[in-house]
Amino acid sequence: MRTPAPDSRPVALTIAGSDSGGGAGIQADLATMAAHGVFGTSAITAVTAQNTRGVSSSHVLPTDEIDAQLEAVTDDFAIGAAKTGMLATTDVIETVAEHARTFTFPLVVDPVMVATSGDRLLEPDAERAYEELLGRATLATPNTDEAEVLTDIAVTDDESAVAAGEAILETGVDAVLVKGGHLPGETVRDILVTDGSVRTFEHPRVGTEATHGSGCTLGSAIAARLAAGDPLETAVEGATEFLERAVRYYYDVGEGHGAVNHMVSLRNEAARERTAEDVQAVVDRFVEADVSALVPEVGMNVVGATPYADSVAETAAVEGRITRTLSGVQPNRGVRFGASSHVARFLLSAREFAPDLRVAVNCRFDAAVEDALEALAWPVAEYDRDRQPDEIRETADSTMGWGARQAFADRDEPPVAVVDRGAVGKEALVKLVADDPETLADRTLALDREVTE
Ligand SMILES: Cc1ncc(COP(=O)(O)O)c(N)n1
Repeated sequence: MRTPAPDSRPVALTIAGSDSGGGAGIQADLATMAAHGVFGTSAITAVTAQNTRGVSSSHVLPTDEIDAQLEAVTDDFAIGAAKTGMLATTDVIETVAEHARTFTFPLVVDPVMVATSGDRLLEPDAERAYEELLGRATLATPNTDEAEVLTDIAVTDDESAVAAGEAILETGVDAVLVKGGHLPGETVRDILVTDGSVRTFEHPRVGTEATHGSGCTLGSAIAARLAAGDPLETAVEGATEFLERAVRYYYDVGEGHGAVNHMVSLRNEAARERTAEDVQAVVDRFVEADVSALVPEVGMNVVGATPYADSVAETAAVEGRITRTLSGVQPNRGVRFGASSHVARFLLSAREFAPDLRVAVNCRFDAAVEDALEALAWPVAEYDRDRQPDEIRETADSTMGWGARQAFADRDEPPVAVVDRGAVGKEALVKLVADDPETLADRTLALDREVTE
């Protein structure tokens, strides 16, 4: 017999509808909770026949059945937080509100009214029934349309969002997050209104319509974080970041717009070790082949990004870079996450335009390397530091972002090498990029052979 090794986790509860299409509703909620390391329980309010194109049918469960599910779950588990999604009718809202009276844990209410597809998920006359439920909740997460229905305030900007949030606070809810995703603009602004304070969470807008499930995912991420013990503001901040990534790396499923990727953060975490091993494998090949001819004065670094990396902390590189020694090239220290700044920022910026890129290396650039690149006939791009606007020149961070934009934006064929001819006090370099470590190593060794032959 094997000894059991129980895994103890915070427990969260979702009270929502089933989405047969898997992107929203209960399915999104449980996936999001699992991605947060939280055990998810559920009370299903309605069963929808739905896919990425829309809702074709919906069946609301008898309130007795919803009651029974809530009894079963709250009677047994130590629930840390709950969230509501599609509640469909006044009866269901009242049933849930009755239970919420006895909840000893935080409750997040996402007042779901209309699906992204435009289909109604709530009877029109049930809109007013939310008041009592909200009075027993910790947080409400209306989008601008829902906030307007609940308050009769047209939400078009920060000021009206705060006014609507304050009006919703009158129900007795502790806090209101007015989600700005439906408002136009390059930046999405979600505004958290509590009694006496307003805090804005900003994210760059992702150019996709695959936002099916975004509201459900955000509400569940907040509930999961509350269940794990986060204070409210921390939970909201973490959840909006979680959602930003889930939208950027959406699931391209179905014929419609696709769905948010509830698992992306978990997959990204799980890929860290593999990513570090990939970088190490490239470094090993460089040491074995002795690529001394390509090591710049500043040192060489090999950087690997996790598949959904958005920050330097999610890129692995050689600590202390790779340098030339009398006996060939040597990494100074081991491979660590966050060990590179310049090459990592360049790779992350390039991934804004070519998201499949995973690895990069910086090499020496001089006339011999230039000739070698020409002989190899690779697509090569170049950016000229002298042409960058002054305000960007101030920080190395934005120089890398600006350079990557020059090299990768609006191109049919993405370059495999990007030349930076340097400037006073800045060594000229060429950065090689690839989708996988083998290709990067192959290209670098090909360039090295071309230079040394
Ligand atoms: C069962 C169910 N619950 C909620 C939503 C809202 O999600 P979205 O607005 O992203 O379509 C949905 N479509 N289906």
